[in-house]
Amino acid sequence: MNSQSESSAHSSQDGPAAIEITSLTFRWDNHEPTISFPDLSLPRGEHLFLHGSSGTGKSTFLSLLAGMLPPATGTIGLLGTNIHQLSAGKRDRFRADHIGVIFQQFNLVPYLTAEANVTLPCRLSALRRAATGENPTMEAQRLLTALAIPESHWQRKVTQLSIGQQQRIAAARALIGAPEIILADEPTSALDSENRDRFINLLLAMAEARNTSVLFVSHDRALAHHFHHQIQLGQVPA
Ligand SMILES: Nc1ncnc2c1ncn2[C@@H]1O[C@H](COP(=O)(O)OP(=O)(O)OP(=O)(O)O)[C@@H](O)[C@H]1O
Repeated sequence: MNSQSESSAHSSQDGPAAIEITSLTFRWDNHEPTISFPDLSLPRGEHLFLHGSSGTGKSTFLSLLAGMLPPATGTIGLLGTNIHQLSAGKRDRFRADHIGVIFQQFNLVPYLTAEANVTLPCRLSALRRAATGENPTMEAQRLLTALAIPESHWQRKVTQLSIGQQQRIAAARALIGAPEIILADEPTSALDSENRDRFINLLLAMAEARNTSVLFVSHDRALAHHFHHQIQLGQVPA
């Protein structure tokens, strides 16, 4: 991490950074102020906590990183690739191959079972399917077990599961096929503090085992101690 972050000491690794941000700005439209984002460089396998009060641009930042919004200025490098120089099709492929996402509302497919939601990224990416040893179902079941989803729930539709269970399904879906980067947007906002801490510990331990970098966004600074690094987004634009 660079000097703009408040980071703890942690070994960095060779090779391109998981996430490299330079001079990044974004503007929703001509009536909205420009949002500026801090430069950062997150090494592979390390975990970053991004906090900031409501309206500072946390969700916008994640959408830029996921390649869903184009920057006004600056560059976003993911694993050494400038994602906004890719064609739309290649950017979609890059996202499917290398990024797991956990959104606030989880974005699970309501008519699919828990297990089918978890294996979905392997249907969209041959790379992630290959990373499961060509057996996404077995890997999904391993993840569901590790995340304490009882076997009796694996074939249930996700709408028949509790919010906490749905959240863990979303985490398993992000982790399957060991993507290099996980982007998580306030995925713990519906949980009490005990379950929240348990979920984050579990997510980070599983990410650690896969050398996956996690960028976790929240307004709740009390979660920062779980992560190698933390960074704060600035003021709400006037
Ligand atoms: N679709 C949009 N169109 C126009 N402006 C938007 C849009 N989405 C967000 N904004 C504006 O961009 C700024 C940043 O919003 P963003 O949702 O990224 O903040 P946030 O830090 O994630 O907020 P919260 O913690 O409340 O979710 C805000 O001023 C918001 O009003």
